[in-house]
Amino acid sequence: MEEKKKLEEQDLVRLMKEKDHNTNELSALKQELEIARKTYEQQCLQMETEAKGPQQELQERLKEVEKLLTESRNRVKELEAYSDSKYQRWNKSEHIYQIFTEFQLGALRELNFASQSIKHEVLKTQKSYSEEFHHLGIKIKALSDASENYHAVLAENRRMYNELQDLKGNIRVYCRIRPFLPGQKGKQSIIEDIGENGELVVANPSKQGKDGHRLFKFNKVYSPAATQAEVFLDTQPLIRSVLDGYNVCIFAYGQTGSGKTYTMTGPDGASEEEWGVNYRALNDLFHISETRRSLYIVVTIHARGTDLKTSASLRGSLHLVDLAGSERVDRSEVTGDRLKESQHINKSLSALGDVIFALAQKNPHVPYRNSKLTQVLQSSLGGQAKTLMFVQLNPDISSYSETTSTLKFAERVSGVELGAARSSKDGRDVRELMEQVASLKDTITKKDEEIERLQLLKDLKNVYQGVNGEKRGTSSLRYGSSSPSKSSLGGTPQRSLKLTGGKGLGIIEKAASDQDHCSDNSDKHFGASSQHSVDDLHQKESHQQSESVGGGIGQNFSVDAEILGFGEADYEERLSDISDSGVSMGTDTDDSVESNLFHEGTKPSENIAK
Ligand SMILES: Nc1ncnc2c1ncn2[C@@H]1O[C@H](COP(=O)(O)OP(=O)(O)OP(=O)(O)O)[C@@H](O)[C@H]1O
Repeated sequence: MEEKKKLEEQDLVRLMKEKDHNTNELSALKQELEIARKTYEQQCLQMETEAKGPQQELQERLKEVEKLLTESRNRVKELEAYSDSKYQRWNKSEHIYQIFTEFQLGALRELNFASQSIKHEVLKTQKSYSEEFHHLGIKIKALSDASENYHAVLAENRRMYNELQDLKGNIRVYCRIRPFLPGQKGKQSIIEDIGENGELVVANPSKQGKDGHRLFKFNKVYSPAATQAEVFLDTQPLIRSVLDGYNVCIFAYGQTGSGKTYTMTGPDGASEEEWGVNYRALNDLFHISETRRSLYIVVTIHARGTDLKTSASLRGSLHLVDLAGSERVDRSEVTGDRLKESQHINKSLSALGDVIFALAQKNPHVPYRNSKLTQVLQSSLGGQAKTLMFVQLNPDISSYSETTSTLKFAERVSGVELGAARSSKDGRDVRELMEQVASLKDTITKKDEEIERLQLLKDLKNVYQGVNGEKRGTSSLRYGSSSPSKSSLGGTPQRSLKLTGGKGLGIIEKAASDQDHCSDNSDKHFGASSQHSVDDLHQKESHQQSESVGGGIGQNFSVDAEILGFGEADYEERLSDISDSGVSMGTDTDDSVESNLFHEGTKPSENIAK
């Protein structure tokens, strides 16, 4: 028992020891656990702390991803909507295209059908056209036959008109009364009556009763209301007869300011309606619609042509002259330069009268040489020419005496019989002979020009070798025995314009301006080296114009035209060269319009240019 007890006690002690040991172990384990727990807690804390940053980042990223996701969803929705609408549009378009294509196909079918029917129609029309053309051909043939007849009648009319004019034979006088100018309202007119057949009654303001009127009769009298076109209408046939080989001279006469330039040229800056005879004549002969606006005293047109049927050669010339005013010298207020001008004018006008009366009396000597004017007009004043004088009147009562003396002069001119005008129509042989003569004359002229040049050089040499400062033109310039030629004009600016054509009639032959042998009297009265004085033509700027073309039915025509003009410098130079000198005119003065550029005994200051 004891032993058992002892054993039990020993067990107890062992167990106690074990218990202590276990308790120690437990507390050690507890401590270890506590340490482990603490370490774990620390680790957890540390890990928590460490995990906080990435977690925040992760949350932000999460938010971003969520946002992106939302956006993507929206985009997907949008795309789905877009694709839906596109799909619907496609469907619509497809539908429309289908309709359109069907429509086009329908139209194409219709077009095909129409084209077929048009083809059919065209074939039908072609057939009917060719039938109509055939009928037209027949009709045109008939028309062309009729037109040939018409041309024949026209030519016959022209011939008869020319014959009528030939039979009349005298100088035609057309009287034109200019209207009162603006600012002259209420002025008293001396024109009392204008008859239908060229009668004109002028009232004398200082006389009463029967003596208070005077009757004049001319070929035509134009009232102040007459238009330029009306005046030209009566002049046109005369101008056209140049193309039938006539020499025609048209000039205006009348006191200063009576409308000479207006009738011959037109007013300054004239519209086509206001064109005077010059422009209308050029326009009529050349079919030109624009004419240079310039002031000419003498416009000369030389026409040469060949009648295609008869081979006859035709030569005609047209002089259109705008004279200076016919002021009377004995007017008390006329003095100084004006007096000199008036004297020149009177001289040329009285020379014109002398020529006309010499012609009327069939005087063997016709004094063409006495004035520049009559020299220029020589070819157109002889028995073979047609002459028209426009008598210009100022209706103002203050011009009464000037008007009546103008009318008296015109009346005398009007009564002059020049004999029948003749066309320069030659047969072929005569033409050939004339051409030979012309070429011989050319040769002589060239020789004469050479002599002139040499003479001129000699004279100039004498002048310059003479006293220093002496006036250049005091030497005697003597031109040779030929007609004044272009070369004798020295530095005169010259333009030559040549148009070709005609009324559809083919070739044009060169017209020589010096082959216009118009007057029988020219050779007789223009003696070699004889001297003459020049007149009033220098009073206006001097130009000559002639241009080519023209032509009548069945004629080849060449109209030769030259424009010769003087600028101020040339003018003065020439005047000083020629002043105090004698100018010898040649034997062939018929055509040389250049001759109107020779001025004698005139100083530039005396030129009262228009
Ligand atoms: N029929 C007319 N109708 C209208 N105005 C005219 C007519 N005739 C002349 N005149 C005018 O009268 C004025 C004088 O005319 P123009 O210059 O033609 O006279 P002129 O006789 O040539 O003179 P001059 O001898 O001085 O050269 C101009 O203003 C012109 O426009």
